[in-house]
Amino acid sequence: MLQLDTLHKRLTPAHIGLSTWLPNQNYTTTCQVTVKDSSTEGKYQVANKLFRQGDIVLKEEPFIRQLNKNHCKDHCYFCFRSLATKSLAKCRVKTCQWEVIYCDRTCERKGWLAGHAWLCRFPELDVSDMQEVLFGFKGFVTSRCRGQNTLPGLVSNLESNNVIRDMKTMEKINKLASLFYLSEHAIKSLICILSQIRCNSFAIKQAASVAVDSSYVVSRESIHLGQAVYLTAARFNHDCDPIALVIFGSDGNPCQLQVQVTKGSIAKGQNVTISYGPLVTKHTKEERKKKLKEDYFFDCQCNSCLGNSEDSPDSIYKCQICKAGRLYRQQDKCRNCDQKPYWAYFLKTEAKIEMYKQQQDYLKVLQLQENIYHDNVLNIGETCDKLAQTYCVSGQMRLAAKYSKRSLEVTKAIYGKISIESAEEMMKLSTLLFNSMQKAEAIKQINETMITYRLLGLNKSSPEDIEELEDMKNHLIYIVR
Ligand SMILES: C[S@@+](CC[C@H](N)C(=O)[O-])C[C@H]1O[C@@H](n2cnc3c(N)ncnc32)[C@H](O)[C@@H]1O
Repeated sequence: MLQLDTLHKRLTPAHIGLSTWLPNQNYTTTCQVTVKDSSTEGKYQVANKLFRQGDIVLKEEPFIRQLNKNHCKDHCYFCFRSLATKSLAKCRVKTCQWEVIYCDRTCERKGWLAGHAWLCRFPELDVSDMQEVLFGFKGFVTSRCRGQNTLPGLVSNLESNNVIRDMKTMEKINKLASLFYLSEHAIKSLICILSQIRCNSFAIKQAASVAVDSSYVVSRESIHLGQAVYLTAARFNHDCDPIALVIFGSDGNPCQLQVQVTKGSIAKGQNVTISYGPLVTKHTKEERKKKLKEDYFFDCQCNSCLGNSEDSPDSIYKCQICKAGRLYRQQDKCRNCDQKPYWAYFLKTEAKIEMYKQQQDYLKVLQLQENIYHDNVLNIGETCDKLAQTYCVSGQMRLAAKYSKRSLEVTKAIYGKISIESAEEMMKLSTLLFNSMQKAEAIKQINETMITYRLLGLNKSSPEDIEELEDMKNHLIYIVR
């Protein structure tokens, strides 16, 4: 029987439209959600049973994926794992000039079938500005292999999406179409797939430690490894105040997507929502609406956007008369005491805050912010984080820990206790408490950090952090008196 790999060698690019060989694959390992339909928000996912905080409702592998060009030299082109310590495999075609490497032959074979077989002969396409169109092309090949013309069942919002009006993208599509002799029909499919990708793809990110200021102060940053489309996860609708969180890299697999419940409990049949980026705790209603319209082409219908904005992050100002009322910028009256706020004072104070920020006098910045803002707002959290970093660099670990603790409180209030952001702040605080030798408090914080890491699956994606936490804990228990 002819093997698929050898068949590819005999085919010309024009045969893509005919290829329907790959068997239907199951991409999910855990799937506890069911698709439902609504007239305003299209399809959405509901819970199959009762879920509690920390439960996993979905684990899924990508339908299509694309490693960012700037990571091609040090990450597997198929599975995105870092190649620093692994033996490598190259493309089966000895003369292949694409900048692609793999962990092993299995990943090479999967990468070959996922589109490299077609692209291998055209090294001129391996350039940064073709990334989006090449990703669409992989979507086209993968969909055709399953007898579909576009990514199966995903929305494209074609009317409001801007692929056709985007001349630069159309030029690249035409370049690809001429190399692969794509028919008019195939070009239409490709345009639709690019629109689907814009509405449905996830950015695959990985946390990484980056040195700042001095060799022992480390900041946590997230690296954007690439992009992927997941057929089941693409059906989760957005909510600016979501009940679940998307995590990558659990089980040591950077492309594995996991959806985890982060709030209270979800009843059977309840809509499971995630955030596409904008959050009620972090962005104003205007900012959220703008971002969702520009990036995902829809007007958000979530409760936070439809309802009253009293509790939104717009309302960060503290009424100077009753000290309890929450005000959004230029609000005419405080709803708590009915008095008219004196906005000139707030604006003058904000100008002073900017001046002290320029001078890097963060203690003054914090003092002024505490005058005009309520506790637990993002601005205050950021200043406390800066102060923690400044004291840490100058070796004043107790003070650094004090401000890091405050920054963690804000992060928990904004992003939730079980969130990547809180886990990162907890890691920082654990290290600072350890370095300032506050034994009991450090052990307590280390334990809390380890639990949060496990709940979020970060123990698998960042095992080095867990190792560091365990080392610190052992040191405190067995060595420090
Ligand atoms: C990733 S898809 C989610 C699944 C989609 N509802 C479907 O029918 O396949 C994103 C699209 O769903 C719709 N959508 C998601 N969240 C929404 C929300 N909060 N309000 C209105 N539409 C929403 C928008 O059309 C958006 O472009």
